[in-house]
Amino acid sequence: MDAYQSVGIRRRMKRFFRRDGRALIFAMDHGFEHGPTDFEEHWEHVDPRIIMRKVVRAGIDGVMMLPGVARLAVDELKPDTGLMIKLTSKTELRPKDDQLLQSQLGFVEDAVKLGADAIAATVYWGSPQEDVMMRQFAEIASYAHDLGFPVVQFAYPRGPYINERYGKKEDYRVVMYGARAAVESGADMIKTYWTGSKETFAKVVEAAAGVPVLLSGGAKTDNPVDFLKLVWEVIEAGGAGAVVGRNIFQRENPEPFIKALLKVVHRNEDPEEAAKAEGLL
Ligand SMILES: O=C(COP(=O)(O)O)[C@@H](O)[C@H](O)[C@H](O)COP(=O)(O)O
Repeated sequence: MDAYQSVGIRRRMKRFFRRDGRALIFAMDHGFEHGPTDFEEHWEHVDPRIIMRKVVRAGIDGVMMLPGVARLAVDELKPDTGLMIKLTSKTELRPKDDQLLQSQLGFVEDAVKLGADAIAATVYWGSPQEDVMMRQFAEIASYAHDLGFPVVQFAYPRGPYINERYGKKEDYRVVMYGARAAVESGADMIKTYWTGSKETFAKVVEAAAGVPVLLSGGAKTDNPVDFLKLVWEVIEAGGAGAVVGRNIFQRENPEPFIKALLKVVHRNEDPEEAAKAEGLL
């Protein structure tokens, strides 16, 4: 017989992943992590209730937020929208070198009180502060698992040594290393960078050995089809979907874009066809 916690973890994973094992998740931690200027292109989206209403209406599978934003916006979610609460972050107000550390800003209990379905924390692998984030992740994961909650690791290689050794943090060898480190440290889902090609991202997926790998969206592309193409490659590479922020909330009308993304993620639809069907082309 399974332990109660294992059942809880399996059930909660299903709140994000459909039967195809894929998910499209909306990210909104930018007001803290990048600052409110990220919302300037479409300022009404600085209010999490407004953008959350739109993404839920478009059919998003899950959302990711810090605890305080969740408190403002969870009433906009459907009962079956997966809620991922992230417990670590950093501001861009810190001195540059100190931005290589994500600090804990909330506790597993807070996520439980908010009705979370998964708990997330970042590790900047290779950072001079790696040890602090490893311990932070271990504490969060151990307690969350005890309570039956899946844990998501934002596994981001980052820091001067990464640049020196690999040239850039998106080199597939180091992204793959971060994903593997996430698996070995007990993550149930991984969110990481795009490596630049389907072939290299497939290596990251393989290194994760069955733990779902989600793309971390990145900066908004001017042409929406370019981002749809990128996500299509992630899916073709065996990725489990994407966690997307700016490509959604920096668009004036995010709903058709989300619908097109859902077609790519869940139906492997051709990006241009999906864009046409949603009136984006
Ligand atoms: O990981 C994050 C930021 O990463 P960053 O330090 O900007 O590389 C999260 O704050 C975002 O939620 C995540 O990047 C997804 O949002 P977008 O990148 O799609 O905007």
